[in-house]
Amino acid sequence: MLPIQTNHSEHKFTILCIDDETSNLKILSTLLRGDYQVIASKQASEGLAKAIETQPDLILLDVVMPEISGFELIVQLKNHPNLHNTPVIFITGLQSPADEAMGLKLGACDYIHKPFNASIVLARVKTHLEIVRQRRLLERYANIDTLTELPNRRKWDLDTAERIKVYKPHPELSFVGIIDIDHFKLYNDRYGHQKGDTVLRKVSNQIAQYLHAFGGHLYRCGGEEFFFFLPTTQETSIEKLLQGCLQAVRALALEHEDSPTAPIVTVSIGVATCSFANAAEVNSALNQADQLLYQVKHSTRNDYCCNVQLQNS
Ligand SMILES: Nc1nc2c(ncn2[C@@H]2O[C@H](COP(=O)(O)OP(=O)(O)OP(=O)(O)O)[C@@H](O)[C@H]2O)c(=O)[nH]1
Repeated sequence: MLPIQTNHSEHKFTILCIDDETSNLKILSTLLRGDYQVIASKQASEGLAKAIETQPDLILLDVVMPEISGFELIVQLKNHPNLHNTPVIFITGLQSPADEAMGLKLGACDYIHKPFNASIVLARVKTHLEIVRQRRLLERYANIDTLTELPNRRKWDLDTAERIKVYKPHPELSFVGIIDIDHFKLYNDRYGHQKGDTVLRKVSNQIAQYLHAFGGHLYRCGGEEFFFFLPTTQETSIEKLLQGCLQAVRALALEHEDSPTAPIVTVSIGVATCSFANAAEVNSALNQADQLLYQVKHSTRNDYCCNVQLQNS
């Protein structure tokens, strides 16, 4: 590995250059380092390892290299779960239309001939990084609930799919749960929707922060309904943890004079164990959590119900 540039500015895009010619790497680095963080590699296999390790924003890739060609390497890059979206620009002496077509067919976003023109390289790099920026922005907005700024239902589905993908049998189970604000219609009716929105933000952010401390994640999945994922809790029992969650909401002391449950805003929680073995298992766990939430809603509210005791008995 040849570290050409050492500016670690957080806001700079990172570009990985893979080329077996040191002189090419030096020219590219000099060209790019004013605006970008540049990482360089002289070997394809080392370049792949660097790509996996550093997750660059863009890769400039030579084609003719000893060991592994750029055409072979791009296939590996595109098959890697964390790199398949990373744009790759071929920068090569291979000039034939057939080679160029092959490079683009294999997934490169662009193809630049050597000897290259510096302004054209800079312009094309800039264009592709702008596309990266816009794609990330779109992904962000597609996955976030704008009122609470929490991940939304779509993100829940994506994360669930990811958890299923990395599933490994584990003696300890994780948990999925549903949290619902009590008598929220009455809150809106009494205080108005704008104050209702504020309560949604405060309560959900309080819970999200609380769960985060235990490795959990909260998602807004409906009006005043939130899903959560909680990994196996080693230090604290699930009961204690859920009690703490209810208490965290009560500690906000948000007035709710019309609530038959308490003079403050409270929540109810249904929780079920879940191993994330497959989608059917997650759906079944969510259904259980929903039924358990229903039980709480039809008894005291401001409480939780979990299937752990049932499983242990
Ligand atoms: N302010 C505000 N209210 C919302 C939002 N989304 C849903 N709601 C309100 O949430 C309320 C949900 O009412 P219900 O489903 O009857 O539930 P609830 O009144 O909380 O009753 P329980 O769940 O049985 O305790 C409705 O009045 C919706 O209008 C939102 O984004 N902002």
